[in-house]
Amino acid sequence: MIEVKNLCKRFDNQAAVNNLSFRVESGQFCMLVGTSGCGKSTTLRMVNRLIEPSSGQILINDQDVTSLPPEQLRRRIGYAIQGVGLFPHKTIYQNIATVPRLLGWNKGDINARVAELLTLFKLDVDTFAGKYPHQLSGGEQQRVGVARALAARPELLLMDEPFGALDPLTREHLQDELLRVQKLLGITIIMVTHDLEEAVKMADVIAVMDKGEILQMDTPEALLRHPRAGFVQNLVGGLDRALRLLTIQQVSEVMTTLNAGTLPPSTPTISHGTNLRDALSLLIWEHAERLGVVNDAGDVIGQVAMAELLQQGART
Ligand SMILES: Nc1ncnc2c1ncn2[C@@H]1O[C@H](COP(=O)(O)OP(=O)(O)OP(=O)(O)O)[C@@H](O)[C@H]1O
Repeated sequence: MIEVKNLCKRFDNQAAVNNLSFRVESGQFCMLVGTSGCGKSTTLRMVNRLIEPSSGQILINDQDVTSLPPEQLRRRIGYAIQGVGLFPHKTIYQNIATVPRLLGWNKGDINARVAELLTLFKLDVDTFAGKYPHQLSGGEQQRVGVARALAARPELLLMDEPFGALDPLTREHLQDELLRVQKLLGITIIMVTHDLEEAVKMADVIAVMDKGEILQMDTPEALLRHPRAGFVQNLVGGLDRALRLLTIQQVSEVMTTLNAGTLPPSTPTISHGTNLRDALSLLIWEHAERLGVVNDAGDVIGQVAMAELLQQGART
């Protein structure tokens, strides 16, 4: 659990972070969103002491981050940034092995961990371990950046716009992969993003910042349904809000259960893990009134109708 108490940072007497207090529970995915210059990166970098606070306190599992030397602290906290920051003259293997080596892991454990992480991020070990960063695509480099940040099994992962420079499709793949890996490892993540769609899709909790302060910290659904008047309301948008609400629910959560064989054969089908926004899109595209919902084996297990989807995105 991360607890930030009355955190302040001033640069040249200007407040970049102003009396910030928040808490992120273990295993939670927390997103910091807000406009440029509102203090997101400064907040993140105070957690791993790349920046020292002017005042206030940060506790990780009740331990004050200042009680450890910064280098030692950073070996316990993963950090992944936009543009990756891989070491150009080191192979992918050596990049991922950096912190485990510093921590004195034995060779066998390092080899196993590098292989495990590359596999986790769907990078073939034999193909990638010996390559250099410039031989990889941007998306592959970014995967390696996250794998490196996770190498020493940190209790906390800090990410600063890690997918900011990627094309939308690669970005979406990596978001899905990160979510899968996070669920698998149960790691706590604090991530900075400009992108509200990304925050809504990935976060358990979103902190909206403006001028060095948190204006609202809530679940994506609560934030979309009940944004505070003013800045937060403007940020989460007007009518877009309905579509964003649809992205945070899967068809399996709203479908009506059905026994196989009871839908007309011409009914279009959709996987149970699809979000409601994509389901709505398919309904419109197919000019259909309802969709069959299929499980991973392809069996029809339910149905969703247009009316149910519209209700989920409606103002409550
Ligand atoms: N080293 C520094 N020296 C002086 N001012 C700084 C320094 N680092 C950040 N600032 C200022 O602090 C404020 C917050 O910066 P920060 O990088 O935390 O914002 P941000 O929300 O992460 O922005 P962005 O989304 O553009 O990265 C800005 O006004 C910035 O100019």
